[in-house]
Amino acid sequence: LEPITSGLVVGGALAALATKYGWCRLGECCDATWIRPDVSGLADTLKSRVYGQHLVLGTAVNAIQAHVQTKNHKKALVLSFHGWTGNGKNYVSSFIAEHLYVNGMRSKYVHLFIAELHFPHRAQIETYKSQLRRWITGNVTECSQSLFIFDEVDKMHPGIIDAIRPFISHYAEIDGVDYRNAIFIFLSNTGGNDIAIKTYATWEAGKKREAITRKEMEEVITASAFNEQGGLWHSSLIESDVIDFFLPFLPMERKHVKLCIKDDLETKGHRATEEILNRVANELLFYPDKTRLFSKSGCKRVSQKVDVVLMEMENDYKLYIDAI
Ligand SMILES: Nc1ncnc2c1ncn2[C@@H]1O[C@H](COP(=O)(O)OP(=O)(O)OP(=O)(O)O)[C@@H](O)[C@H]1O
Repeated sequence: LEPITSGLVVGGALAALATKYGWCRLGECCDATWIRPDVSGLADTLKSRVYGQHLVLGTAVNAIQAHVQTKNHKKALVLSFHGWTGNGKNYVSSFIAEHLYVNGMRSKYVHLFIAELHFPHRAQIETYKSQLRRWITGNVTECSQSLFIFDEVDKMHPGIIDAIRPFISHYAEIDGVDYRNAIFIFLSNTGGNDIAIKTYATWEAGKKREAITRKEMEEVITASAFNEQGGLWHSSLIESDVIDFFLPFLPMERKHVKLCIKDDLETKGHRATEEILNRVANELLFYPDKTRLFSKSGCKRVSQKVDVVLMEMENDYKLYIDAI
């Protein structure tokens, strides 16, 4: 009887607390205690922590602000992030989650799907589709302000998109559920190559990358979506006009990568000298061969390279001390 008795005692205590303070003080709820959009905080964070992505900063903040401040949405907000690896697509998504939900990416209202992890087998596509529909419906029923992030969508079977499409289209309700307060973010490498080509051409023409406009890049991305393998999912979404904003993540130059290295060093409690910044940057690969302007992996492998260089420096120092 003991566990039951103690369970009752704990349950009674919780109920008493809940009555006094409300259930939502005890655990995450779909209310203003736990969902607190902080758009100016998002703007500040993106400005100070995300390097080399002028087109992302403004668009992401304006789109989120318009969405959270508007009461009668016509549809769910749909953002599509494009660019090569390590240029900040997941990074920016997590800042968006952090500035909308008190629990950030850990919030039970934030759902991350990774194509190769959650939908790996082509043969099971029909099962994935019905699971995903049930998952989205169930979660939006529980909390209309849910955030769904789909990573590696270029590796996703186009059938998955058919499952998502009704939820992001212009329907007021589907079977009594209203999806228009939700946010969907798609992350992909689609267009990465053409974004890099355009950014490089701008540099070669002697213009600042900040001169590249959102409209120009949107044209680049949509053209790639129709031409690239794996862009099929995208072209079908573009044709049905459900994507609200395309956000291009430009390839990162050495100067941007050095800022990432500086952040990483400082987080680890080290001073970022020019020597160490260069030493870490030299560990990364840059392209094209002629100019080595862009980092091949953006800032993705920076943290591991910093660890290696710090270790090497420590060992060099020990050898030096031993020698004297
Ligand atoms: N523009 C950026 N400014 C500052 N740091 C960045 C930027 N881009 C990437 N980083 C750093 O690199 C890490 C990896 O980036 P991220 O996971 O966002 O890449 P991604 O674009 O999602 O790549 P992938 O296509 O491989 O998923 C981030 O956690 C962050 O520390």
